Amino acid sequence: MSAHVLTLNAGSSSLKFGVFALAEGPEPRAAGLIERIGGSPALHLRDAAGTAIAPGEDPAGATDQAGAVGLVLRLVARHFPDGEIAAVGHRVVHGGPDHAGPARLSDDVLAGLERFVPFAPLHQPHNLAGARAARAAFPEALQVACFDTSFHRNHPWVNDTFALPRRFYDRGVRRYGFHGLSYDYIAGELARSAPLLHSGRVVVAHLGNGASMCGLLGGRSVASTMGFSALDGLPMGTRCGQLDPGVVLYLMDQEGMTTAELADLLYLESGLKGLSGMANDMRALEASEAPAAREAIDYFTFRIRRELGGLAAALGGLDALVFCGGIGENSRLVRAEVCRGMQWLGIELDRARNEANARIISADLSRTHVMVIPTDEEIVIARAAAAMLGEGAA
Ligand SMILES: Nc1ncnc2c1ncn2[C@@H]1O[C@H](COP(=O)(O)OP(=O)(O)O)[C@@H](O)[C@H]1O
Ligand SMILES: CC(=O)OP(=O)(O)O
Ligand SMILES: [Mg+2]
Repeated sequence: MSAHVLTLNAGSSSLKFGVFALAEGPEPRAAGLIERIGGSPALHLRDAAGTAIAPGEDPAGATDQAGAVGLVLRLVARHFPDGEIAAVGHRVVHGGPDHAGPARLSDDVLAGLERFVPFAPLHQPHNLAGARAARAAFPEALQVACFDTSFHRNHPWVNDTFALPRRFYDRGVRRYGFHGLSYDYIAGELARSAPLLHSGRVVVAHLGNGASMCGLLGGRSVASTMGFSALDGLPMGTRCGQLDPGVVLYLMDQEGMTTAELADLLYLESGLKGLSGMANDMRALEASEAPAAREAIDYFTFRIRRELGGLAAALGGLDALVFCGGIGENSRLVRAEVCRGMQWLGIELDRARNEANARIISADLSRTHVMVIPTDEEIVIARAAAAMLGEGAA
């Protein structure tokens, strides 16, 4: 039996998972994705060389995150019968004000994280349910939580607070920021492959079904478009993004909407889906001829351009813009639209490089580098779990 780490990463529309061998530590053995959970789920499983593995499981049962976690646990048992799962690393979206790094998922820690379910209803319940299911399936394994919020914990105060009376900050009403595992990975990739850029002013646009942007100075997060919950900032697949709080008051007062109805509206019925009236999936919007689909993309890219200007101001300029996430890594249209008219920020896109999904998509003479870096939240989780196993063994 060789020791392995299993990683579970529940997003709002997907469950990503990875199996890593610990011996050369950690080395990917397999990567999987169940996507379109809640719609028509699809399962992809690849070995370390990127070759598709026939999973031999019908993903139709993965209609929700619980079904998807069950499917992953069956796949791991089938494809890695010789692999001992020594640790399971979980992406947990909300760590609140206290978790500035990964944590061992004890009963106490799990109970504490339940408090943040209302702050991240699309993710936190699934993250914690995944943790419970993995504990039952692998009772001997170390369970480790890796938080989206940890990477942002050192924001300067002006980017950490809202202009509410101070007592609310003390009660945890803060701008936390999310997608921190992804930003951590990108910062590490920049440090490895482009140290000069890493030491400078970088905006990372993580554009997936959930979407946010992060300003990095010397590889550390100083500002993010997401705040208290994963609702703020950019419009997303089904989430509204930045919204005047007066709209919420109006909907409660004048339209009599309840909290549950509002949560449904803002988390599940808005964003690209609400604007287009058809879909939250960028591929479907790009393929559509409907004017509303195009308008939804226009709103999405316009808000990214606005936030890019704002984050560049927070950083005092811009040396690089990095795209990642399902949309950022794949949508040539979105990247081209985001960079359109951004010459004032030193951005000159190279059309052919953008079409080719190249790693550097800016023109040679562009003052600001524009890059596409496929993100890898799983390896960040696997490394944290491996490090914690190592500490336990020491
Ligand atoms: N080839 C593609 N072109 C455009 N958009 C794509 C492409 N592949 C994936 N996407 C989009 O990426 C989004 C999902 O991103 P992902 O980061 O996997 O989501 P999650 O937030 O659930 O982790 C969807 O909107 C999907 O349409
Ligand atoms: C925080 C968040 O929005 O995550 P995801 O993009 O995986 O839905
Ligand atoms: Mg994601």
